[in-house]
Amino acid sequence: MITDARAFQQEFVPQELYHRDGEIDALTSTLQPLADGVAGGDAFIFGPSGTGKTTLARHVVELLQRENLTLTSTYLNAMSNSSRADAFRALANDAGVANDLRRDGTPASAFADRLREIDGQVIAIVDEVHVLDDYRTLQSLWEMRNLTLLMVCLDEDRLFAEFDGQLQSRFGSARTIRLDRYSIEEMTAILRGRVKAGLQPGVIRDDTLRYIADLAAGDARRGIALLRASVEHAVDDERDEITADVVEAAKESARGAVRQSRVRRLGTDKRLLYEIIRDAGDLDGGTLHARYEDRAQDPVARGTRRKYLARLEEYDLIASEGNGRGKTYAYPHQ
Ligand SMILES: Nc1ncnc2c1ncn2[C@@H]1O[C@H](COP(=O)(O)OP(=O)(O)OP(=O)(O)O)[C@@H](O)[C@H]1O
Repeated sequence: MITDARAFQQEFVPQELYHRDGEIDALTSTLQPLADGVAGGDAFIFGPSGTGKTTLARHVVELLQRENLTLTSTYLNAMSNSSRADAFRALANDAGVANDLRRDGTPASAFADRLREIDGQVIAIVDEVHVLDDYRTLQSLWEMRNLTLLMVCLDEDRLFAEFDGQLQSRFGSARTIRLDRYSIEEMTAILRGRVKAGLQPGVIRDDTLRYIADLAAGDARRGIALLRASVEHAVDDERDEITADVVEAAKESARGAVRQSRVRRLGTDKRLLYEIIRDAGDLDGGTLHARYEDRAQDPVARGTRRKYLARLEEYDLIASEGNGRGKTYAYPHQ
């Protein structure tokens, strides 16, 4: 049944980015100066989960790198590294300019210096930018003359509401690309691409793909996870066709897989908060903070913790009820 299992991994780089031609053109033209060795305009990509923001960013950077040998690219996911020190370290490491620096004990400024000293232009993708502990990290990156920022985020209005006046004016004129959820037709095309790359012909009919596309509700991450779980179910049951009832049976494991892919990205403190809530099932805020302080090696401030908790909730990893001192947290059973 399967000809290439990689086609069902979220990390699989699709040969073609479906239905994003206009966005690819817009972003490429903003960043085009980089291909000629000059700084490009900073840009944002906004849109709900699974609309292809990260894939679009990486795709366009790859196109530019084909045109310019000296363009360095680097990637940061703030869900994994959100403090200023972690962000600089992750960016310098990903650019390949800090391999000789020790993780512990090296100041953030040393990693920042390495980024500044890169010869030629640098394009930095900062993913899930709203999760950064402190937006002054963006300010410092903006001040690096050799670095162009490509920032990825769920919600434009909320991000700008959180920026101070200086950042609002810095980034107010940055190019903004807004992605919408995929329609059923568009999602079916994305899934068809994966099927073509990974399955023998005739294993899944187009109406079943449309059914998956419908269930995915415009989120390609969900659609691909459901396709993959359906393939796994069919293989386990020794079926030679993936039918709607196989898809139906795969729904729950697909949801679990999406959740797991998000949990894998969590940095140390976010993961600790998540695990405390998951293990407890539900608990009040006071107990949560006490357990966190007990277990964290280097606890982050309460305000930062509250920000992390809000982000975990935004991605449906946890749920909460109430406000202030009466707030309780729960692990959502879906
Ligand atoms: N237009 C597309 N064509 C082909 N594959 C796509 C397309 N859009 C998204 N995908 C695939 O869907 C999955 C999710 O995409 P991606 O991670 O880029 O979404 P996102 O908007 O950044 O999501 P999140 O906000 O949840 O991180 C990836 O496996 C990606 O390859």
